[in-house]
Amino acid sequence: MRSRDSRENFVNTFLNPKYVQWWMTHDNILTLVKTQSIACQTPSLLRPPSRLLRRKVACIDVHDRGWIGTSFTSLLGKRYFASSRIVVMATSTFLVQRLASIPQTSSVVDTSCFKELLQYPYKHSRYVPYNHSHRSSLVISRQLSSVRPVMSQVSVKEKQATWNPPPLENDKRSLHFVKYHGLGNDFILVDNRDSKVPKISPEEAVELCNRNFGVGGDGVIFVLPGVDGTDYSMRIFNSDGSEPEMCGNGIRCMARYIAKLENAIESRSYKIHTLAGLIVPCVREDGQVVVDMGPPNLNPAQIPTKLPGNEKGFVVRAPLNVSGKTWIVTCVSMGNPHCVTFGEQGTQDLDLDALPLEQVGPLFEHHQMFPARTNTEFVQVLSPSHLRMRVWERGAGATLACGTGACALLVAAVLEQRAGRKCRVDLPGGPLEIEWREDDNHVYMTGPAEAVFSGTAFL
Ligand SMILES: N[C@@H](CCC[C@H](N)C(=O)O)C(=O)O
Repeated sequence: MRSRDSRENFVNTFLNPKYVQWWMTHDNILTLVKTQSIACQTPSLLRPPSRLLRRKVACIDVHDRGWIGTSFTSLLGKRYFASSRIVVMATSTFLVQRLASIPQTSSVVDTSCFKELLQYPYKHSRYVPYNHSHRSSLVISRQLSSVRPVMSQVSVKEKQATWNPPPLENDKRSLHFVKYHGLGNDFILVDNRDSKVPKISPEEAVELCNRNFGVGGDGVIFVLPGVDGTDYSMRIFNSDGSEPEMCGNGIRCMARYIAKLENAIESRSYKIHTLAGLIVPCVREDGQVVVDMGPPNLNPAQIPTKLPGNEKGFVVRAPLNVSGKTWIVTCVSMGNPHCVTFGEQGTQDLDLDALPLEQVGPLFEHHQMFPARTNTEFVQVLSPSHLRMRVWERGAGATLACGTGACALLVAAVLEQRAGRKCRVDLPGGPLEIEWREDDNHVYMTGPAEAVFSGTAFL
């Protein structure tokens, strides 16, 4: 139904006014206001007209009884909200906490400070008869008009909330996350689409990644808005708080997370901006993710390593002294630095099961030949198309899998003529398919990514 209130700030009211009303405010926030205390459990009644979809959606619970947590949760799961950004304005700290755990909620604004003004629709709605007339709608309309200054403040508030999320009762901030893993390489995924700056600091990421005192993870990944024509940007903090350029397992997890956020039902590829450049993951219908990881970089200064290049300028089969032992290494950047070794000088196959990874790994990571530290892959060749590896990651230690590492080791194996360009790589957490194509010089990685759980962390 159309409002006769012609003020610019409220363009429309319509839809079953017995229960809810949609309002389009002057600052383009589509607002759902529940005007009756009767719970409306039928999502179709709440559906806004299609021309208003893909807007930012705000929701005010005028009754403050938590109904958003039930009927609104099911509403948010509907396809017509696929690309909407949900901003929930909650009038109590309790609701702020509760709503932060709804996956589609991009931010929750604690509007308890506006409670007095929100009393207008609240007070009125208590007296709206079940089948209230058009006239009572207009009254609500006028009452809400008076809220206009508050509504414009809310958008300012919302921006602030990105930087200073509302305090909880114990003075802690809350962060909604979804936990994913790619072959046991696990990440805390944060929907950061409303800001170019990660929602948490590297120090907070360290706390979150702690497996005893936090959520637990090898890193925290932020889904940020795209830049330069890309769909999204990815940033990641390692579990030690350092920031790598790229993460292969992480980008598969991120692709599946985005597909979920977008409610994508078909196979979809995304252009992702990373600190290592453009990366293109494609989520297949079977859930596997194929990632175009781009070309490897073999330039020693850019990897970076101080080890000298060979006649072609590459660090291939180079001797590296690590605490008195000489390892033979090949260095490759997949956006992030990798040192790949098939064993010590003069030895045959590396016995991966006997490798004291916790002792040797840090010696490689902090070796003076690697000014930006390094990830290290220890590799066993099972056949020219089947490799096995254990990894010590920069900033995360021993992990169950490393996607960029699997790509780097295939490149190293080809350069050392130990394997063909397409291999299965077995990692402690499971296998990846890796191919280094001759035609475009790009490396392609295929593997799984799974959501494990979602939650709200108190920071
Ligand atoms: N596990 C990731 C790599 C994560 C970054 C790495 N620790 C670094 O600092 O470079 C992968 O799957 O690629």
